Amino acid sequence: MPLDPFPTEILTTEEMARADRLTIESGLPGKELMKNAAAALVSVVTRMLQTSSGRRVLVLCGPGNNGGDGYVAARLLRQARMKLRVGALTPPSNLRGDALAAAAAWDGAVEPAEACLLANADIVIDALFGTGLARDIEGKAADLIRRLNQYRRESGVRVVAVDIPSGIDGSSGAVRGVAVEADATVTFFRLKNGHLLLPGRLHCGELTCAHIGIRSAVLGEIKPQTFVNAPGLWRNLLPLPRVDGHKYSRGHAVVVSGGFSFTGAARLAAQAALRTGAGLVTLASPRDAMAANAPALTSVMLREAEGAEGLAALLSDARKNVVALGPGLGVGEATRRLVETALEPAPEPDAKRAIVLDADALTSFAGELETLRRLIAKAPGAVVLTPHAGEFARLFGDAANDGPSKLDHARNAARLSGAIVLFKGPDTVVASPDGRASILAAASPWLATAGSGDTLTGMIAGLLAQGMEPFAAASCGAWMHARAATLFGPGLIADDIAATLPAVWRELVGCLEAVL
Ligand SMILES: NC(=O)C1=CN([C@@H]2O[C@H](COP(=O)(O)OP(=O)(O)OC[C@H]3O[C@@H](n4cnc5c(N)ncnc54)[C@H](OP(=O)(O)O)[C@@H]3O)[C@@H](O)[C@H]2O)[C@@H](O)CC1
Ligand SMILES: Nc1ncnc2c1ncn2[C@@H]1O[C@H](COP(=O)(O)OP(=O)(O)O)[C@@H](O)[C@H]1O
Ligand SMILES: [K+]
Repeated sequence: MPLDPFPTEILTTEEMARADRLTIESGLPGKELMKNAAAALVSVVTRMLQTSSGRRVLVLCGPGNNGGDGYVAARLLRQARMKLRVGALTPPSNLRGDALAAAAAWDGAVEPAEACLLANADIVIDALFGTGLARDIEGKAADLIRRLNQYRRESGVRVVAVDIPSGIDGSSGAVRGVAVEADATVTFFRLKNGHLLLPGRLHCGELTCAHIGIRSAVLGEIKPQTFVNAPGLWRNLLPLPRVDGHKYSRGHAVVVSGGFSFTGAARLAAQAALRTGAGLVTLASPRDAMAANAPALTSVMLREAEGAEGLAALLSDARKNVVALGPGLGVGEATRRLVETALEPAPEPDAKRAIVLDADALTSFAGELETLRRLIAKAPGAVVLTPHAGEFARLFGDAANDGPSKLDHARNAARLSGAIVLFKGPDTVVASPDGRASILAAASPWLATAGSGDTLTGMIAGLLAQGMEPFAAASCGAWMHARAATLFGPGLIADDIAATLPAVWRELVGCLEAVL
């Protein structure tokens, strides 16, 4: 899998419809787009059939242009000497526009889809509904999809979805009633939100994004604000050590340790900050935890910092340009005071300090979003919040729940808090108060292990320490974190993530050299 498997921008279904419209207005007819879409689908189907001896394809066509793609693909596949059957949800004569023309050009038999025998197919093409899905699927279409999913599970028949698995909402990733479970999905021009947001992503199987003749220039008018979180989004902003640099020019991150029995989380974060490239990392330790921290640290420095006053004293050195806190701190007043201190304006007016708040630093403000927002508003630099779903719910309650998707919720949270919000999970979303958002395209389930989030906190701190633009730093941190887990793979524990970062850097720097 290449590091940048997809174009950077992600569209809503409305934005995609606009891209179609602008393209058609500029002179490329819809039927050409449909032909190109079907050709892209056919090349994926043909490749899949090469690995089996079968040549039997069943195309299930719906009532709109998604169905139209299906009819064109049926014709192309038959020309390629596949054995074709077509099942239709709606009589072909009821279709409209390009889809009607596509159906009319299919001169083979058409069976009613609901009565279609699913057996005797090596591949089923799902061309029922695409980006025009407008409501929950019910009735005979829902029964057909349930039957298809069950048959796929039992028989192992492979299902290829045209544009998006039918039943997945392209803008939110939600299942609208019921949705096809596909082995592969071929989409067009740009990914839609629903390809990456859960549960949509789980329905897509292997995802391909094909060029169908829509020019990237249309994006200048559409101005998408959502992006695939992959190197293409932030590669140009990646901090690299300079030949004439020194450790202070790579920034100095401070990570705040918990008490005697809770020190591991902060050490994971501190180690990760160093591995991500911070020039120096200091672990700020309460007095009672010094004896636990000291023997466990080598390249990370250790300083005693008792409570909020101790932290304030440590941060009075303006070279310390990032502070990360939350992991292992405990929930309550003491942690709230630490957060207040971290968010206090820097001692020198020009000094900047970025802040990463995670775990207990967030939960300590449960139900007190307004208090945290006011602190963030006067902070000496960018603030990044990194909640998992539980922390997100505790901090934002219902306030951020407007809209159907995790993307909406993360965007609301960023706007409400004034911070960059990294909403964790397999479909990690990073949202900026300015409206930009990224969705992680390639997560690793091996990350579901204790302490992996603490490591991510440190990684973002490490990138911020080097002056990386904050939205890019949060996105890049999430990507590198997932990439390290993918490279390490089975058996991963949190300690392995930082240890695998050199391999991730090598891939990124290698691809930078290729770009330069
Ligand atoms: N435009 C272009 O240039 C290109 C488009 N392309 C292709 O077109 C697809 C988009 O086509 P589309 O807009 O026609 O929508 P599509 O997904 O086929 O469904 C709409 C139909 O479904 C119906 N319907 C909706 N929800 C329903 C439900 N729950 N239950 C039952 N019915 C429901 C709805 O009916 P209505 O809401 O009007 O009652 C309407 O009849 C896109 O995904 C891509 O594959 C490519 O060829 C490239 C060029
Ligand atoms: N199933 C999964 N697939 C991909 N990433 C996951 C999965 N489960 C968890 N993660 C990632 O692992 C990290 C866990 O963070 P968190 O829940 O804060 O753990 P901890 O508190 O133990 O450090 C997050 O970056 C999250 O996105
Ligand atoms: K489909």
